[in-house]
Amino acid sequence: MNSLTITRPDDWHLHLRDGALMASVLPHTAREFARAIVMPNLKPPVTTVALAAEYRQRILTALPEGSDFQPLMTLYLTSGLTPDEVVRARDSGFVQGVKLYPAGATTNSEAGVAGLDGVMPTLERMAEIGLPFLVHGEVTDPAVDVFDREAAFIECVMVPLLQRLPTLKVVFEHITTRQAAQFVLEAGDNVGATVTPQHLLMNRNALFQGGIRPHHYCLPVLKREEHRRALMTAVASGSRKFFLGTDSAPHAQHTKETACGCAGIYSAHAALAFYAEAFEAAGAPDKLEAFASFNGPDFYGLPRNTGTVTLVRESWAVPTSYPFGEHDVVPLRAGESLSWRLAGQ
Ligand SMILES: NC(=O)N[C@@H](CC(=O)O)C(=O)O
Ligand SMILES: [Zn+2]
Ligand SMILES: [Zn+2]
Repeated sequence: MNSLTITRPDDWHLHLRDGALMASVLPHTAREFARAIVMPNLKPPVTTVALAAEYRQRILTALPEGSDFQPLMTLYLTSGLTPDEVVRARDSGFVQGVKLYPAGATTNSEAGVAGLDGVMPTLERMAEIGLPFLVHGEVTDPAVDVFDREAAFIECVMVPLLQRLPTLKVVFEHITTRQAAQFVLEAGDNVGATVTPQHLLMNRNALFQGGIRPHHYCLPVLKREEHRRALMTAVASGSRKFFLGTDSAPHAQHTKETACGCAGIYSAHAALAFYAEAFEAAGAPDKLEAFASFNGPDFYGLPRNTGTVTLVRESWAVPTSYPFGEHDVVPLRAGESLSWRLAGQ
C-alpha cells in the first residue's frame, strides 16, 4: 500500500494558543484538517461565549489566504459558568463543548474547578441541551501516582458523574490507559474518546530514551507498553467511539528544555502521517478514515466533511524546529524521518 485516500479529516482536540504563537502553528493544522476543536486553556482562559467569539475571530483572521478551515470553539469550565451561558453557547452555533480542567492537572488549569459538585446545575443543563462535556480525565491528588491518575479519575469522577447524569455527552480526552479504553467501550453511545498520536506510537520508555526527553513529556504522561497496545487495539477495532484528537500542544523550546519543563507535545506539522503510521502498525489502515473523518462529527452531531486528502508513502525529514512567534517549537520526531506525507503539500 503506497497511498491512503480518506475523507477530509478533523482534529477533535487542538491547542492553538494565541497571537503570534497561534499564527505560527495554525497553517500546519489548516492544511491537514477541515475543522478542529480549539481548546480554551489560554491565559486568561476562554470562559464565556463572548470571549470564544473574539478568539474565533482572531483565528479566522490569522488563517492562510484561501483556507476554509473552521475553528470549533470550547468554553473553559469555571465555577462561574452558568446554565444560561451554556444555553447561549449552544445557540451560538460555534461553541461545541465545555472543557473540564481539574485545577492543577495540566497546562493552564489553575482556573479550573476542584470538583464537579459546585457546577452540577451547569452540567445538568448541558445534558438537557446535548452540549458535550470535554474532560481532561486525571485526578490531581498528589498522593496518587502520576501514572495512575487517569485510572483513578474513572472511579472517582467519571463513574459517579455518569450515574448522576446518564445522558450527558462526554468526550474522555486524550485517553492513555487500558482502563480508559475499556471504560469508553463499555459506556453508552453518549461517551466517546479522543486518542493522540503520541499515545499510540510511544510508551513511557520514550521519556528516558538515552537521557531525559522533555519533548516526549505531555499530560496525561505516556504509559506502559500494555496501555499503548490497548489503545492500538481500541482504534483498530473500528469502534465508532474513538476519534482523532492530536492534543498538539506547542510550547517554546526553552520552556520545555529547562529544570521544570512544560507538558505538551507538538504534532500538528505531521499529524496525519503519525496516525497513518500507527494504523499501519496496528494492521488496520482501513480503519483510519472513520477514526479521522467520521466518528468525531457523528459524535458531535455535525456533518461529515466532503472532499478527500491523500497520504503517500514517501520518506521526509522533520525539521529540528519550527518558528513559534519569537521562539521555536520542537516538533514530534524532530530531525527524524517519517514514512508518510500528505500529498500536495
Ligand atoms: N497535553 C498537554 O500536555 N498539554 C496541554 C494541556 C492538556 O491537554 O492537558 C497544553 O495546553 O499544553
Ligand atoms: Zn488535557
Ligand atoms: Zn490538550
